[in-house]
Amino acid sequence: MIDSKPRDVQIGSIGTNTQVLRARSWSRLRFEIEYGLCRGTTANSYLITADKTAIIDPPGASFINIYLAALQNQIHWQNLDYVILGHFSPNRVPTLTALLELAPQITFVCSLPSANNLHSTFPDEDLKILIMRGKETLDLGQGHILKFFPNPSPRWPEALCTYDPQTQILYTGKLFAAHICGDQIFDDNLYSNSDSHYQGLNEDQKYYFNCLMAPHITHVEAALEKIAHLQVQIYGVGHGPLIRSGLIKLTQSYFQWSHAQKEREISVALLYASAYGNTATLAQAIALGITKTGIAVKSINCEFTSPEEIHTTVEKADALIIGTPTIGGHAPTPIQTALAIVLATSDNSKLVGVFGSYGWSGEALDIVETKLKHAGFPFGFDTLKVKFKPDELTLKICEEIGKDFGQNLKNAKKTHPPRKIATPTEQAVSKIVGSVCVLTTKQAEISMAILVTWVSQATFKPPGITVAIAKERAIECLMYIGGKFVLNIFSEDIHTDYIKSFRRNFTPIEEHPSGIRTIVGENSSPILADAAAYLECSVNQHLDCGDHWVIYATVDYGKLINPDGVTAINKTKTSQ
Ligand SMILES: Cc1cc2nc3c(=O)[nH]c(=O)nc-3n(C[C@H](O)[C@H](O)[C@H](O)COP(=O)(O)O)c2cc1C
Repeated sequence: MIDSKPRDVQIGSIGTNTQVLRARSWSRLRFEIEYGLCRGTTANSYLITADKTAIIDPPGASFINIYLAALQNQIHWQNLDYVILGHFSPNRVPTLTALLELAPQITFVCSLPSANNLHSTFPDEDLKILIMRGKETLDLGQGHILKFFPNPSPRWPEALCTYDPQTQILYTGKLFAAHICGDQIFDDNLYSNSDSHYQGLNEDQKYYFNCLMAPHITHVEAALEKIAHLQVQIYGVGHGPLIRSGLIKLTQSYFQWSHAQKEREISVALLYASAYGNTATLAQAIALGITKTGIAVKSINCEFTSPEEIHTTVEKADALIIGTPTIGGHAPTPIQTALAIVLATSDNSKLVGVFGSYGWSGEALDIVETKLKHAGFPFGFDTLKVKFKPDELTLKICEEIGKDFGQNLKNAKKTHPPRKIATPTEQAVSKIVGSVCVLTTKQAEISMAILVTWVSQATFKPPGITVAIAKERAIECLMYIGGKFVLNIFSEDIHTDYIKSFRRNFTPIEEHPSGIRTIVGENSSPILADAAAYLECSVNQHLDCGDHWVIYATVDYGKLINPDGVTAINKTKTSQ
């Protein structure tokens, strides 16, 4: 049973002079919502031993002994030159303290906010710190000239990505990570798509994105932009398997998921501050609940956000939620500033909510709630007060509060939006109604076609379709994610002989009767010139359904060739 395995540190070579040390917890590590799939996690640390020796991201206190023992087997403490911090959190302080005792000569390499954290954590130490602002490099010798990319977000203002051109490994920290524990160091073959219950690593990555990235989309996009020009072979992520085979797909997914968040028409601004992380944990769970209702959340950690940005976000948002701890009987100053902005700028018809962690009296929550009530704002939920650190049940309640809030907001906004003109793709997709279609694709330079009748529209955003293909007929390019094909949709007036010629298994188009004209689609698959509409598709998922594969594909582009054509419908009779 997975829970019975003890924590350990798995070590593996991942490139020239480079090793990963994966501190593994097979059971849920903490009660934060990001661990909600309960598949364990790994805290990945990296070791580069060139002329100089550096470690990246030593793990938190719960792994301290096993990690230091594992590291000691790889290096002599006196040879450890640098400790690179991709992010800083209080639970890593005991590990840093231990490292400073074992290797007092170390230099920390980190962003400016991390440097500030280090100084306030070790006020009596004369720390050696190299601050990386984005332009500096660190030469470890033997080609390992490290570059750094500060990647701040409200949750991790101190985040820093590291790139090693020698190994083409990008150490991404939180970006592209997932909480899942396993024996495989890399992601190869972990993207299962044939099992309908468990979607493989994709599911963990998407869940992690929804929990931690979706509320900070602008920061995610800024990070993606910063790293876009790099030649990367491996994402050295902070948690879960290292990304190698799924690197391009995951990067595309991050763009798509971010884009989808921005496309959401209704948005909530979640303004919070959190001195010790408890209110931040609540914020994350509420944000996840709201995200699940299809509403965009913009999380703002008021401590690290300018009043101008808070002002803009508050103005744009359809609803506002404020999260505050109580410190010395008050809300922290950044929350007082944010509240003043809300009261000054926002129209009081916006739905609001208040939450926060407190110790004994929770005055800040009463203050914020009273001010908003006096200003006439309607409340989407009763003020949520949580004593100190939230437990698992509380986080579930937070998620439910988020869902209810999102649903209420949607109901409140249910007006009839102006009719939008359908895009060419939407017009083409709208032609699918139990249609008679011919699926065309290109395999090893040969253009193939087959008649398909079980086709239906499956999703609007993104536009997507399902096609059922008998298992014995499925060909390779339909069976891998990203495989390309064209779905040709016909109108009623198409001659039955034409359609009949596609009835057999996938056959090369040249073997069909002459007179079949094709043009080459953007995705290289042939388009039948006699079609009434066509859709250029990419395979996204497979469902193993008895004697058929049901293939879910997203539509990359579609076009209506004959706008007046009435779609030909499959009228096959059931034989007795
Ligand atoms: C310096 C300090 C002052 C605090 N003052 C109060 C207080 O006046 N009233 C109260 O209910 N809790 C008080 N607390 C408890 C915090 O509100 C509590 O630890 C809370 O979980 C902090 O939330 P955070 O992790 O989001 O910062 C105080 C805590 C500290 C460390």
